[in-house]
Amino acid sequence: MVATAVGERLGLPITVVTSLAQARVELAQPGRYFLVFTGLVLADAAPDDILDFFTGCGMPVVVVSGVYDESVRQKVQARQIVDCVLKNTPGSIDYLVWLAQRLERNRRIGALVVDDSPSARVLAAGALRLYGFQVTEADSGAAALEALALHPSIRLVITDYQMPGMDGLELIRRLRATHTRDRLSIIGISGSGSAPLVAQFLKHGANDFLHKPWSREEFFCRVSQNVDNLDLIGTLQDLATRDFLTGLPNRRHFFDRGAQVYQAGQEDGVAAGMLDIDHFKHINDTYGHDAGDLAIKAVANAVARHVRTQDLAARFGGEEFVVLAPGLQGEDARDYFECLRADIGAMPIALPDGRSIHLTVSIGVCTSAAGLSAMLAEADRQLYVAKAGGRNRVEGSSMVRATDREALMLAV
Ligand SMILES: Nc1nc2c(ncn2[C@@H]2O[C@H](COP(=O)(O)OP(=O)(O)OP(=O)(O)O)[C@@H](O)[C@H]2O)c(=O)[nH]1
Repeated sequence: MVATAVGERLGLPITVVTSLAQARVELAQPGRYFLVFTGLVLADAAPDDILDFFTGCGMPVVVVSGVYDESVRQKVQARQIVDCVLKNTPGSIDYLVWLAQRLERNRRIGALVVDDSPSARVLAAGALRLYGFQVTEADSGAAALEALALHPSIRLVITDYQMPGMDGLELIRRLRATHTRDRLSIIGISGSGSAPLVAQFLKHGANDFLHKPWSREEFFCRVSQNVDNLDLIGTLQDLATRDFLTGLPNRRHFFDRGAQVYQAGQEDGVAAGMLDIDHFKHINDTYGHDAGDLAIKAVANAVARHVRTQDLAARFGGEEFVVLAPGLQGEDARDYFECLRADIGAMPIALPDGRSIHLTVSIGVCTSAAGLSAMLAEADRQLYVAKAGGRNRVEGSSMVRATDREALMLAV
């Protein structure tokens, strides 16, 4: 049941073994597994041997047991085990699915532990490693700020209060100046735990607080809840800013970010391209709406592959896309969009029934206008010219190289 639920709901490949001997064979393949769920009853090993073997494999271990009495509790507490889940209790399968997902995602999350006490730091860092995080340690506020600048994957900070040089509150205040709550979760930690200190932590921008000494269970719950919230915010942001069909930024996101990209390109020029699939209604009418959706996705993928990191691309609506490319003007802009047009025209789009279709796009380009709206309006007008001129072409205004313009002026 566990294998089916985790496999189906998370799409993770799972291997089921029924003896420690089989587990040994499987785990001999380095890097193949990231998580172990184990029972305590196997034909060829006693519970202690099972736990000792798996906890020595360097990956998170979750015990799924039919019994959770005092003797089991002591065995689990004495070892580096993420959790012990009672089988056959309501919600245990859902909890295991959540746990597997959380531990899988943790592998891509950086966590930073800030504490001047080496023993406290090692304890918290060890617990975070047990839950699969990529852990960085810092022994002062200054070292923490450096670590954050160096490792953009850090999304969780656990900080002590009393530290020489910069205390935990000051560190949080500085962190919040650059890292908002939707990007970074901060948990304060202190032995004092007085009500005013907890409030101070929260007011300075901490998301949560842990009293020292903490229990591993509470530590894991609070850490998980905080990273779950970050994931949730990320999902909501994606829903609000990404186009559902193609995963490209949507029109709203384009206008949110577009002004910034336009400004960034003011010195070296900026090109706006409006791209529209040719005779798209015909594709829908001939092959069906689902094939039309596949075609839109294929064009979106081609656009995503073509753009550079500094560019901004979006699905503008229906079968229309927009690309804002800073630093491009004249012939460079023409080459850039011409190459995109040619790529799309040469790209076969495989349909589920085995057929393959080709399509073309028309692109209108503007490389000079006062303001983003004016650029888009001109690119749109050029798109109309491209359609009227026979489609499958790039039309643009101001797409002459700066050097060519100079030559022209000299001749005049
Ligand atoms: N499958 C699918 N079709 C869509 C989607 N959005 C818009 N359309 C269809 O896209 C078609 C757009 O057709 P038109 O604007 O008439 O233009 P066209 O056929 O592409 O022809 P030209 O632009 O003149 O080359 C319409 O039939 C819309 O219903 C979508 O998300 N999926």
